[in-house]
Amino acid sequence: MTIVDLIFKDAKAERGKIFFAATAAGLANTLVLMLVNSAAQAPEKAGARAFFLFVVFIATYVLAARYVFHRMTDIVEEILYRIKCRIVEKVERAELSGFERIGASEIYDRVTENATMISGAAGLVTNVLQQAIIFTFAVLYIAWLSFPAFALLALLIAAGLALYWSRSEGMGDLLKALARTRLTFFDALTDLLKGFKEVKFSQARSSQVRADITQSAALLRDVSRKANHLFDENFILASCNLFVLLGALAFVLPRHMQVEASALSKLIAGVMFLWGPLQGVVSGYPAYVRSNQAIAEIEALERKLDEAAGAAAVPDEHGEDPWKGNLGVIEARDVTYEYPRANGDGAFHIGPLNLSIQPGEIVFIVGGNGSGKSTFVKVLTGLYPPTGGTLRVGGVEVRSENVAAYREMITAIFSDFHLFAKAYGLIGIDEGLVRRLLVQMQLEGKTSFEGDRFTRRDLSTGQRKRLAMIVSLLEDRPIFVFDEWAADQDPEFRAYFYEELLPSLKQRGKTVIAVSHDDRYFRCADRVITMELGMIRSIEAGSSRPALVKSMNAE
Ligand SMILES: Nc1ncnc2c1ncn2[C@@H]1O[C@H](COP(=O)(O)OP(=O)(O)OP(=O)(O)O)[C@@H](O)[C@H]1O
Repeated sequence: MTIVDLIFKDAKAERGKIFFAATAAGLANTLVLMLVNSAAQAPEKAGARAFFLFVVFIATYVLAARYVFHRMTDIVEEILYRIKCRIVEKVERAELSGFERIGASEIYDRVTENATMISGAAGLVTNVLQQAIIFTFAVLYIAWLSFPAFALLALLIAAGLALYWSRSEGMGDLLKALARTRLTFFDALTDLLKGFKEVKFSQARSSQVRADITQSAALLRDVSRKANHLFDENFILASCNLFVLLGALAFVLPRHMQVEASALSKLIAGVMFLWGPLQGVVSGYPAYVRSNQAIAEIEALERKLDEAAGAAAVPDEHGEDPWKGNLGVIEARDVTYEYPRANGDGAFHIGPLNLSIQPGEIVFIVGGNGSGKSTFVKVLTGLYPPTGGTLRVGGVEVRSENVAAYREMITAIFSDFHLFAKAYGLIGIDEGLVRRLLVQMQLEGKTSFEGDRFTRRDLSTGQRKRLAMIVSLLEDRPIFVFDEWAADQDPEFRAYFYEELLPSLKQRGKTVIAVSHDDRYFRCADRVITMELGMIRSIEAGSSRPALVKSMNAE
């Protein structure tokens, strides 16, 4: 879809009005020029009537042009607003695996860079529309002055356009390459910003990171330069087209037909009229092509997000909720999950896994690095849909239609957790309770809760995790999931987590699934599930530690 299609579709009934106003503005513009031209040819006739018309044409131009420009800007901004809202909604609906496949860079780029490009193009596209109308009127004026001159003009314009299109053919590919290069640059820059501290410690790393960023910036410069050169050359080509026309009128036409000097000078003035509109059209064309490309990229992102969407990733009135907050046994039956393959590398997979977790049970998932603990937890919490087998909760299979309702029963702190700027989802919470939890987590004086947010989030890693724990406790859902929560806590808090917090959650009937490496606290679990190479190696009782069942892939 082009930007013109998009605007036309959105303008609906106003289309005719906009087109009429653009035509009025173009006509008024042409009439001003024609009036000035004839006044210059015959100054004795340029009286009060001509001046009155001059003022009327200018007033018409101002009113009509203002309407067209403002409405087009409003329409484009409204379209962009809706695109942004739609993308945010689609990101929300996307499943984690699809979101991970797309990556944040592409979403940032499309929502910011491409939207800015389209926004900037609104005025230029309006100008192209108006200038094209003025151009048409100016050509008609020339036809009225002399038909042979018009025929010559039509021929040259047709030849110019054919050349212009043939030269613009590679433009689409070039702009696609530009978008790809922008993502590479963005990724490289993000690497530097995220690895800021690591870069500070190594001159070699710093210069290599810089070299990579410089390389992608150079690539961006080269592709952008190539595209702009092509646009510039097309602009020069269009100007040359007019020079050729002026030359044909001045040197060729008088040799082949009888033309009066005054008619010839009017014709030349008429052709000069074309100059402004032609420049407007040709210089606005790159913005038109770029915005079309930007729209195509946004559409491609939306398609990817649609593919990544679950049936009910955001619970709404149509989403199923078979549990209504009542948790039953969580049962994984022959569950498998496989990551998508990337760059020919083998994809990690877990399972088939069999496990039942009773309501109110504390289960630790343990095992070496990369054994698949976090992956299994993501499947158990409905973040990754199993690629095989079934996940049942209270006897009901977790499917895309009801997974959102299942997730509403879970509060989770993953190892790469995020603290939101506002306490989203907790707005209106009892502030006294928050204050008590801040004291309990020894965060009083470090941060406080005011209105809808915690005043400070720039705390130490352990403190940030304690703040995330406060959010989790405030959410107070039937299932608590902790992915190595205690890893960054001091011994005192680590003991508090395992020996006080988890038992108190159990006492309140909560189910706890915790990924842990703290083997001295394994006794605090009801059961300890050990994973190895994506499989369950053993399931043991936590407190006594004798093997309840010791079998591969089974309870
Ligand atoms: N988003 C992803 N895309 C593709 N593969 C992934 C992704 N996340 C993890 N993996 C792969 O899955 C494997 C298991 O990762 P996982 O995070 O589940 O391990 P873990 O047992 O939690 O490890 P750790 O103790 O180090 O946290 C890793 O070896 C990694 O290669």
